[in-house]
Amino acid sequence: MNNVDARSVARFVEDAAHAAMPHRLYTLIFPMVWPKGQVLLGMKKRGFGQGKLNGFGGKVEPSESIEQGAIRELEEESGLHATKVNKCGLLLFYFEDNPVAMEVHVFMAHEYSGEVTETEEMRPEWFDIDNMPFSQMWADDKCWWPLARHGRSFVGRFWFKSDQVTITRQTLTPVDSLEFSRNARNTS
Ligand SMILES: CNc1ncnc2c1ncn2[C@@H]1O[C@H](COP(=O)(O)OP(=O)(O)OP(=O)(O)O)[C@@H](O)[C@H]1O
Repeated sequence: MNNVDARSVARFVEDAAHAAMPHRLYTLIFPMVWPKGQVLLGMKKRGFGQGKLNGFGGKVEPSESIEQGAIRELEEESGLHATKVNKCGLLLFYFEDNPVAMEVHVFMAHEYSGEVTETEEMRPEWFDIDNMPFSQMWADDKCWWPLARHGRSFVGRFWFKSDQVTITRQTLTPVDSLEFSRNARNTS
């Protein structure tokens, strides 16, 4: 499957297997600097993913759209207010000991205001987009980052062991567009 259309993307996320499983909406957003080729990551200081470098993000609140959730989390965790964002990915994560799947919507922030600030949750640091610290990131990141870095959109699924490191199965597909209708909802 390659270059699938928006309707296929909608089917991907709403397919029977995924719909049958409780899942929770999350965001993941990466502030970028062009043409310098830098991305802001944050060292997670507490909670899920503690000790890992990652983009910014978290759970989508029932009262907000997914994009609003991404912008809010970026501001809360880094001090930056995004004024232009692009959705670039949709990732589904399954953990063997967790009955609730994670549905993560990935964004790039190309324009933003404010000052980068360390927060209680994240210690931000700029990295070169071609020299990413993958050994300190989630194991799936090195699979899809090359697509995101080149401005490609993608959908993927990753099945993790309970060690939160070992990927037992994965799918990753570049897509033309991620524009499809999807309401923010939390099911857990
Ligand atoms: C498994 N492979 C993964 N690869 C890349 N990124 C991953 C990830 N798994 C989770 N993530 C991201 O980690 C953040 C957790 O969010 P998390 O801190 O739990 O949410 P939130 O800030 O709402 O938490 P509080 O309840 O306030 O502590 C959120 O951006 C989510 O997209």
